[in-house]
Amino acid sequence: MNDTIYAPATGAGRAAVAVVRVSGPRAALAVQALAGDPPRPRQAALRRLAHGEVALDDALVLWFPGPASYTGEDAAEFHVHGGRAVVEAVLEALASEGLRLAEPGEFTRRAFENGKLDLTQAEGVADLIDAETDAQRRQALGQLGGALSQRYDAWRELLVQALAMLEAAVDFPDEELPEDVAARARPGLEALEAQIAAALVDASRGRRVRDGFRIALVGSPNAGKSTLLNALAERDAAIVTSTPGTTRDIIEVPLTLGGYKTLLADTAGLRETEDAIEAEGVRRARAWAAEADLRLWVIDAAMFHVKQNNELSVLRSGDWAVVNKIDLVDAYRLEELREILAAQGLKVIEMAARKPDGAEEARAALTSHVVEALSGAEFPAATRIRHAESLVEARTYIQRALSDVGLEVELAAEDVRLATRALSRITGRIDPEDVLDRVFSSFCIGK
Ligand SMILES: Nc1nc2c(c(=O)[nH]1)N(C=O)[C@@H](CNc1ccc(C(=O)N[C@@H](CCC(=O)O)C(=O)O)cc1)CN2
Ligand SMILES: Nc1nc2c(ncn2[C@@H]2O[C@H](COP(=O)(O)OP(=O)(O)OP(=O)(O)O)[C@@H](O)[C@H]2O)c(=O)[nH]1
Ligand SMILES: [Mg+2]
Repeated sequence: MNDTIYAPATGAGRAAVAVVRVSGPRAALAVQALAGDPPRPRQAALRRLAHGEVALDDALVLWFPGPASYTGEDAAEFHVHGGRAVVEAVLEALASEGLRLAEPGEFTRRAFENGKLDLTQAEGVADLIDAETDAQRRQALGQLGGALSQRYDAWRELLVQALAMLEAAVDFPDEELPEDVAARARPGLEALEAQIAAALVDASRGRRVRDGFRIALVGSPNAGKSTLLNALAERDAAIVTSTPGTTRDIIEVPLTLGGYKTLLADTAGLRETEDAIEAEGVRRARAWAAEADLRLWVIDAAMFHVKQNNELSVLRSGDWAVVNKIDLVDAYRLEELREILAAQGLKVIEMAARKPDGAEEARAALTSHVVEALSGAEFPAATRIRHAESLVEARTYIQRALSDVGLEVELAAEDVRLATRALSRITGRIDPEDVLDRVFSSFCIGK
């Protein structure tokens, strides 16, 4: 923790400017060695960078004396020209001054260790760096701003109050009937249990905003799934032929719909088959569909017959039927299909995916669906499995405490302590190394 680290903070592609950051006790010496006296704190100064006799670049230099820096330590930044050779030369000069290349996430880890951020805020930093859609950006920024921290800290406070009442009941059994004192902890615990339950419902939404809403295209071979995928993706991502059984591998295409990240998957047509490769494709299709948030059952309007059990077994209530190739059938046939499918409780969309703009109605319907599923009380929502796991644990202990309150006050108090620890783990107030390693190792170098 006490050595001084450096790393490029900007990406590797061609860019006008690259930022190299430094943090640790030798940061001032590093600035001195490359750029002379440190500039006024937090003000950019144009300096000639040199190492020994060798000129490196004309660069902007920033000096952040600790603790008022991102990491809380003495820190500095060199904003150099973006050429690879420039960045390499500056990194080499820093190494020869005895600094060490940072591990992924090490700057933010130091910010966490120095109390600048809690763990959910650090995760917000990582998510902001990975944000591809507006919704991901908003969610990550809220988290960086402490939306989750505040919520979990408030809950923790409720538990501490409940614990105080339970401990009073244990310690001063003569004051009143201890059961009466203990019973005062009950309403707070009940309210908290309800709030955690609601947050768990919300958690899956937060995760889908972060990781993407998953949409599976399923159906018989040759129904037009790959054609629909290509139309929505606006490129030839999947092979389309008139041979049934063309698609075998899952083809995942990221799509942004209404500002939300979605993952659209084309899958092998579902049928019984002797072909081992195709059978594996069908197995993967079913597995992906089972995990998806929505399944679109693509149907060839000309070929459909009622008993397509292979496909029906994959569907869930709320899924959609996409009647494709409507250019091949007449209005009577369409009306018949509409009735059959609606009777199955499926939302019906009709299209000719191969025609220009044939998938636009589907795109519009999907957009509304995703926006409705993922928007709403946008924040706060737990955004990672890690959060949900700790929430489940906390709720279990609170439920157990509630059932013990009237009987065994000491056991109830212990459960409330355990619930407090489960919540503290989310913000990193208690920090087993393995949790921290897991969170920070997913960062990029320089963050
Ligand atoms: N050049 C540059 N741009 C950047 C960052 C950076 O480190 N360097 N950031 C890095 O992620 C983000 C900005 N976040 C930052 C957060 C805190 C501090 C900081 O120095 N905090 C001190 C002083 C605050 C103040 O001046 O009022 C502190 O909290 O004590 C700097 C950047 C995005 N842009
Ligand atoms: N007439 C007509 N043909 C279409 C339409 N959409 C797709 N097709 C044709 O149907 C055939 C099969 O299309 P694909 O998209 O490969 O079907 P698939 O469902 O992916 O098939 P598998 O990968 O075998 O499961 C191709 O010849 C397409 O050109 C449509 O709207 N109208
Ligand atoms: Mg296909």
